[in-house]
Amino acid sequence: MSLKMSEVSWVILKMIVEGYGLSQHHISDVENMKSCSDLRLNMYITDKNNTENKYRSSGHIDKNTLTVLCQNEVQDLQVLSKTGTWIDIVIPENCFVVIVGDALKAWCNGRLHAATHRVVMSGEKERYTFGAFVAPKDEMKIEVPRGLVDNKMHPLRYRPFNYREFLNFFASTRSRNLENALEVFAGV
Ligand SMILES: O=C(O)CCC(=O)C(=O)O
Ligand SMILES: [Fe+2]
Repeated sequence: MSLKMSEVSWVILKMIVEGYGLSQHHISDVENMKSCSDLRLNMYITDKNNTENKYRSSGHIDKNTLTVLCQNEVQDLQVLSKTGTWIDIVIPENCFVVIVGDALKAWCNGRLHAATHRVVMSGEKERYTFGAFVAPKDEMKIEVPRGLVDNKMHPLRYRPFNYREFLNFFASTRSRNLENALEVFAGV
């Protein structure tokens, strides 16, 4: 499974380079964007004696490049729409959900949206997810390719930055609850 998830993330990253018509040397950029990956199994349970207060994770934006998730049949993932409404995500059986993180959003000059998401348990059955958290190496410099910047529709949105410094910034107590950590840290 993890091999398939890694293949999915690689195909998506190459499609981004090709889809935006970037020159082939940017393939090595996106290769670096996936050079550090973690796998994690998550289990969410509800307290059957306390049906009023079901489990709810806090809404967050992933900081990495991409998150590829598969789940059991319990559909409890939500994303926040741009108008501020939480939307239930229905993941068909045998499918993955792919979530864009801040590192990829920054690299592609904000052209891909890093959605705020959360888990809200609605029933009593446990939810399991298995996730591949695809990330750059800490020392990677994330820099928008010139081909993704123009003066009209797509002016430069993010200065070049070091991924580790961004993580440190996010982890600092001052910024921990910032929803727009990327904009504050690297926005121009
Ligand atoms: O398990 C899920 O459905 C979401 C997990 C998640 O958002 C995360 O680990 O960042
Ligand atoms: Fe997440």
